[in-house]
Amino acid sequence: MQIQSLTSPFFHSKTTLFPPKPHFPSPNNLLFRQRMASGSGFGLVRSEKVSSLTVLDDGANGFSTLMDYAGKGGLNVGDDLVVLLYHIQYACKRIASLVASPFNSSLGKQIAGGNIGSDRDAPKPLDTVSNEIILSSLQHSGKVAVMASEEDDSSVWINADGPFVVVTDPLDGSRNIDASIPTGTIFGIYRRLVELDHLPEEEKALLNSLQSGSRLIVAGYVLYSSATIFCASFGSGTHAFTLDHSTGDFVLTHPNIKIPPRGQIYSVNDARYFDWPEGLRKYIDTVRQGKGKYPKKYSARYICSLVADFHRTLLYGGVAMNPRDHLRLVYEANPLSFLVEQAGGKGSDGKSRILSIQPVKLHQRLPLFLGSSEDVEELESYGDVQQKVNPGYEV
Ligand SMILES: O=P(O)(O)OC[C@H]1O[C@](O)(COP(=O)(O)O)[C@@H](O)[C@@H]1O
Repeated sequence: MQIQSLTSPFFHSKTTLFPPKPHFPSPNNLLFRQRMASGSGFGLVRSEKVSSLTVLDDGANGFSTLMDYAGKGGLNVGDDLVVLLYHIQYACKRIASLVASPFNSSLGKQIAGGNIGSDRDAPKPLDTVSNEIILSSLQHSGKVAVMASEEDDSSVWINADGPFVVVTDPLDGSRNIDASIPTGTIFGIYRRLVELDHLPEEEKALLNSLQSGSRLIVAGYVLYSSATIFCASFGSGTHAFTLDHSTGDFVLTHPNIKIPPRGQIYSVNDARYFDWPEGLRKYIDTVRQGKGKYPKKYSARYICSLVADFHRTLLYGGVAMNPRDHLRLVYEANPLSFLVEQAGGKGSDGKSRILSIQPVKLHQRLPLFLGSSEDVEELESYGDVQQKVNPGYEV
């Protein structure tokens, strides 16, 4: 397994971050599996001895880590996927370090020539750097055939033998960086479609990337906030791990997340109110007055950073939305819908289930509603909730 090194304009020499623990992955983590099966609440999950016959220590520190969870001591998702995950989480630790760096504004100037640009959709410098970090990690993993990134015009063909296809938004919400507001990486993993192997590279790269979200085998995001959280689903629940900066491990802190079936929070940029269709205005007006199916006044929360808004919604319930054609089906809507469904919630474009939509374009955009099942159903019942007016707002 390769250990990545960080080389950047602000590190004088090659600096290796977070060397892997020697006990990776753990073979003996029974308590971890029991807790996962029972869905026993939040909080740090610690391995311990539960009987004289069962030793549940996972090695050095007794906590279940992301790599334990994925590996033979946990879900045993297969060596190829474990290696790929290792490289993805490593890339995300590098990005976490970058977004928290005192030097990231000078890095921005260096790359952008001091001109951040007025086009809000133009890649920001740290998006570009994060994209490069992820691409390099996927290349080093040896397990990836194709990477499709929000930052690239087309999919990148990496390795004909790679069993997996990775789709990613390397750094969402990066316009918030200068104010230290949370950002995030989103990713999804599909199997390479071997039936396309005979096609020219460009064509098979594209078609592999346009798989429907229902074919995802793993989806996840990493939230860069007061804590760095790696949240993932392998198709059997949604689980979150918190970065322990002292060891470099992602430690299982939120096993088997269940989104409340009903929340009391809506999350939307409501400065767009006058561009919304009648149905959406009516829905928001109704729930904030406490006149919806749930007879309490809803609160509003909107960070304008998709991963952060989604993470809060997953934990507290309610609905996080962007009703205009802005967020991307392949890189954002599909992975987050997979995660919310695995937590018992729903992902919709206002009319249909996101995971059932067949992507036709790599950068396809759509309205997105994610959250508690009862809230999303109630919102959909208003019919007319997709914002068609999309003037390309300045901020
Ligand atoms: O301007 P709006 O409609 O509130 O959109 C905000 C959303 O756009 C994003 O910033 C993503 O947009 P970009 O892909 O252009 O960076 C999300 O993080 C956020 O949820």
